[in-house]
Amino acid sequence: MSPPESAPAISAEDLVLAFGSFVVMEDLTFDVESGEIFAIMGGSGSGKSTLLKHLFGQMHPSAGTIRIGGRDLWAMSADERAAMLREVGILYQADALWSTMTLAENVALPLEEHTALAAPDIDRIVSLKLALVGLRGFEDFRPHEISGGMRKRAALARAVALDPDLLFFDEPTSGLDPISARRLDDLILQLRDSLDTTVVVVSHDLESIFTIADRALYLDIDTKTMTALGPPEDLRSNPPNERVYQFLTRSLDNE
Ligand SMILES: Nc1ncnc2c1ncn2[C@@H]1O[C@H](COP(=O)(O)OP(=O)(O)OP(=O)(O)O)[C@@H](O)[C@H]1O
Repeated sequence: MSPPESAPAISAEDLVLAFGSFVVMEDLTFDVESGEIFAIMGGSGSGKSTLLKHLFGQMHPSAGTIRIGGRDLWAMSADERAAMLREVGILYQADALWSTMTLAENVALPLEEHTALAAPDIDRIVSLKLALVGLRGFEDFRPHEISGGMRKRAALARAVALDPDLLFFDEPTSGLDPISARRLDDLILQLRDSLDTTVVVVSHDLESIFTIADRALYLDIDTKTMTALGPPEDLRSNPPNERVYQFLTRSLDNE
């Protein structure tokens, strides 16, 4: 963990997320601390992916402020913002690997695009990153030649190619069998520890949330705002409202 005087990794203040006049969420205020794994939870359509896109600068909030490392994302120049966002790793729900390229070529892409490293150095980093996610020896395979779990791990190797300080995951375990999902969770924990990365993850996989998240935020689709924030175990043992209780215990309401 960073010293307490340092700025949070991400700071969101009075955020309003909207598509035109359609408000998805409002009054969102929270910090993501450096080095933590922070989960965004909520029912389908509550705005989890939309919030994530705001946190990595792909969408502009309708109101409010997002700071990364203390710097206001939308008060800086477009060039500064682009440079800052190059430091961020993103793993989408679909792994988004290029199907015509080998795993090594996929992982090399961000290094070729954003660094001036020579080819042998890139090859060395690619091998290291693939080994980090348990894919040593699969450098020359193409995405369709490996399993879904392995594709996710290859996409993760690409997301960490530039050693990002911040990693964003949208439903990383979706579509995976329980064992592959658990393996990916362990890998996320291991990467956070070895790379000292801050991780923000959107998930409705409760097992995964309880395994990896230090803290979780709950987006309530009915009130259009966050109604819970804290360690998942605390929220389950002491739920702040009925909806959060139902979500975390997978129980049905009696209405
Ligand atoms: N490009 C868009 N234009 C207009 N509305 C959108 C757009 N993208 C999402 N929405 C709407 O915003 C709301 C939040 O969507 P979002 O995908 O963020 O929810 P989610 O919590 O991630 O859902 P899920 O768990 O089903 O993936 C939904 O009502 C959705 O229909």
